[in-house]
Amino acid sequence: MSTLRLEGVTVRFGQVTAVDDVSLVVEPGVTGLIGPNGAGKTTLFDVVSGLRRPSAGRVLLDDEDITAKGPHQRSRLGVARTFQRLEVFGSLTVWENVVVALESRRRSPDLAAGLLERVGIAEFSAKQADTVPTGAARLLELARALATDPRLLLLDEPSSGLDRAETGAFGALLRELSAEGRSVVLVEHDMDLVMGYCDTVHVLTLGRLLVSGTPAAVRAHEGVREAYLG
Ligand SMILES: Nc1ncnc2c1ncn2[C@@H]1O[C@H](COP(=O)(O)OP(=O)(O)OP(=O)(O)O)[C@@H](O)[C@H]1O
Repeated sequence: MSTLRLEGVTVRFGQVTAVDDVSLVVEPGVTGLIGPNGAGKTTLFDVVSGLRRPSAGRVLLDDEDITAKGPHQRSRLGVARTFQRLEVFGSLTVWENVVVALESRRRSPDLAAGLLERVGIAEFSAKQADTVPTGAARLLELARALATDPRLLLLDEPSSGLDRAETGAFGALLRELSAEGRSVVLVEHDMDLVMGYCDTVHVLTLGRLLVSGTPAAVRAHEGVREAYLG
């Protein structure tokens, strides 16, 4: 069981405050991070994964202060992430992409087939990664993240490129990962996915945390509607 805690996290880019004094807790389960464009969601992921140091505030994983740790150290502590922009190795096959991720953790390549099966892209195993549909490439990123057996999994717009049936299967997979005790956080614009599968939702607007709660509580919050209408 792993808990992420952000305390007063602020990120400034010159005059712009992209993340403004955000404090929140992520427990095991599926957590949604939503908000209009430019709300600071990706920047917050950068802070959690260690790609960006906050201008102020702390990041704690299971009460350990990891604010000063880099991405590789956090990865070893069980933090994995997928990106909005696809990050797979295009010239390798789908299977090889997962094997590389497994080997980076000294885990057996024999696990690759099961991971591809799990995310639903076994049929593409032998295909070169840059030839598969976008949805499959996103699921490959997820398989690569799962290859590290993460405690905390950060997914940046994972459902883009997935059709309706694939999105349903993806939601079910999120629930499974949560049942294994992992903490899954997704930045996602597909509100059906967020409202249908998350335990908790945090809403950011202009870098600030507007509201946190269950999908029903967040949906009922009048500020959320306002923020979305801009
Ligand atoms: N490297 C940077 N330099 C300067 N400003 C930045 C940088 N990265 C982000 N910003 C600004 O910080 C704010 C938050 O951006 P961020 O990408 O985190 O938002 P987001 O919620 O992920 O948006 P989207 O949904 O469009 O991806 C925006 O105003 C953005 O222009």
